[in-house]
Amino acid sequence: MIRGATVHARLLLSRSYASQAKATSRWPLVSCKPLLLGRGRPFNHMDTRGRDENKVLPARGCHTSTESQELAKKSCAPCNSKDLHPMSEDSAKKLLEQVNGWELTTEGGLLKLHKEWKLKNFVKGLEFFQLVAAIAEEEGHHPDLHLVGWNNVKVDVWTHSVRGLIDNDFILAAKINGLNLEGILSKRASVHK
Ligand SMILES: C[C@H](O)[C@H](O)[C@H]1CNC2=NC(N)=NC(=O)C2=N1
Repeated sequence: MIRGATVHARLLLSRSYASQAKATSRWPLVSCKPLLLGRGRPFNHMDTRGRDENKVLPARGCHTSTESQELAKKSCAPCNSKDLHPMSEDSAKKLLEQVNGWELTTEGGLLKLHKEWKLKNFVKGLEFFQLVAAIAEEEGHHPDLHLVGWNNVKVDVWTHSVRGLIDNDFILAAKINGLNLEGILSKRASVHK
């Protein structure tokens, strides 16, 4: 009997994630207020002390929520086409302003989008992964997910087939930004200075 209940619970859980993934198309306004991430520094803080020199922060402020909403409404195109090439760093920096809280990183000359969240606990981290997975499966475009120090989530988004960034990556980042993380984020992470 328990087994049946477990399966049933899993089914409900997956349905709720899928419905939330669909819900991201009804986009909550993206706030441009500085969001504290992890160590309590606002994400768009221009303080570069101690920052990894491979990380590019978005310019101060960000695009209006309209551009972010438009980006999140788009769908990812299949990325296995031969004539797809990674975008330049300048193009990436322009699009970066439409994805609140994400930053550009380079690893071995390979451009990626990177964002971190501090969550309530380990299980909320797995819930977050489920929410992101629903979007990724819907879009056929997948992020690299890291859950470290039990409640710190780091997400890297890049296109493996072209070894760099294309529009898909910014669409995925905008959709992830649209997730309702109410009850998942650590209290400290959501405190505004
Ligand atoms: C055929 C299908 O488009 C590919 O396997 C997809 C799957 N998801 C993907 N996700 C990412 N981030 N990069 C890829 O190159 C990629 N390829």
